[in-house]
Amino acid sequence: MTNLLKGVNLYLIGMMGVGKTTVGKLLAQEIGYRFVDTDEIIVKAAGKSINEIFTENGEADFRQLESDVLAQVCAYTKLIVATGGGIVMQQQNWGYLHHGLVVWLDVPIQIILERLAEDNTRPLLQNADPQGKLSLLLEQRQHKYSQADLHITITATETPAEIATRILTTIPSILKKQ
Ligand SMILES: Nc1ncnc2c1ncn2[C@@H]1O[C@H](COP(=O)(O)OP(=O)(O)OP(=O)(O)O)[C@@H](O)[C@H]1O
Ligand SMILES: O=C(O)C1=C[C@@H](O)[C@@H](O)[C@H](O)C1
Ligand SMILES: [Mg+2]
Repeated sequence: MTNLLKGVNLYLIGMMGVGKTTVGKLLAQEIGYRFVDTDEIIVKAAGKSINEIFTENGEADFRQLESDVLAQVCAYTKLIVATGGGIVMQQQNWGYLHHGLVVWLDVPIQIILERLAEDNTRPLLQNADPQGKLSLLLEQRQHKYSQADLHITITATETPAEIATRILTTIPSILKKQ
C-alpha cells in the first residue's frame, strides 16, 4: 500500500463523531504513515480547547486557524490527516485537500448522536437540539463531503479496525481511476 500511495497524504473528512481521529490513527499504524489531526494542532497552537476558541474568539477565527493548519500540513508527505468536520466548507481548503486522497467517512446521524451523547467537547452540539443541529449541518455539508475521492458508508456495528481495513482495500481501485 505504501508503495502504491507513493507518499501521498490521506485526508479523512466527515461529520463530527464519524471516527476520523480514531480510524486515522489505525490507518497510520497500518501503513507506516504519521498521523496528524488538524483539531489537535489548533488546540496546541492556540493553547486552549476548541470550546474555548469558539466561545472566546468565535467560529470564524477557528475556521481561519483550521485553514492555516491545513496549508502547513500539506507541505508534508506520508501523512494520515484527520480533519475537523467543518473543514470542507471553505472552498480554499479543497485546493489543499486535493493534494492528497480525500476519504469521506459517512455515519448515520443517529449513531453519531449515541457516540457523542456524553461528550461535551464539540461546541456546535452544545445546544438544546443536537439532533436538529447535526441534521442541518449535514444538509449544508453533504454536497461538499461528496467531493471526496472515496465515500465510505459505515454501519452501526463496524469497528474502527474493520473500517481502516476497508479503506485500505478500496484505495487501489480509486488510484487506478486517477
Ligand atoms: N467505528 C466505531 N465504532 C464505535 N465507536 C466509534 C467508532 N469510531 C469512533 N468511535 C467513537 O466515537 C467517538 C468519536 O470518534 P472520533 O473522535 O474519532 O470522531 P471524529 O470524526 O474525529 O470527530 P471530530 O470531527 O469531532 O473530531 C469516540 O468516542 C470514538 O471512540
Ligand atoms: O463539525 C464541525 O464543525 C467541527 C468538528 C470538530 O472536528 C471540530 O473541528 C469542531 O468541533 C467543529
Ligand atoms: Mg477528530
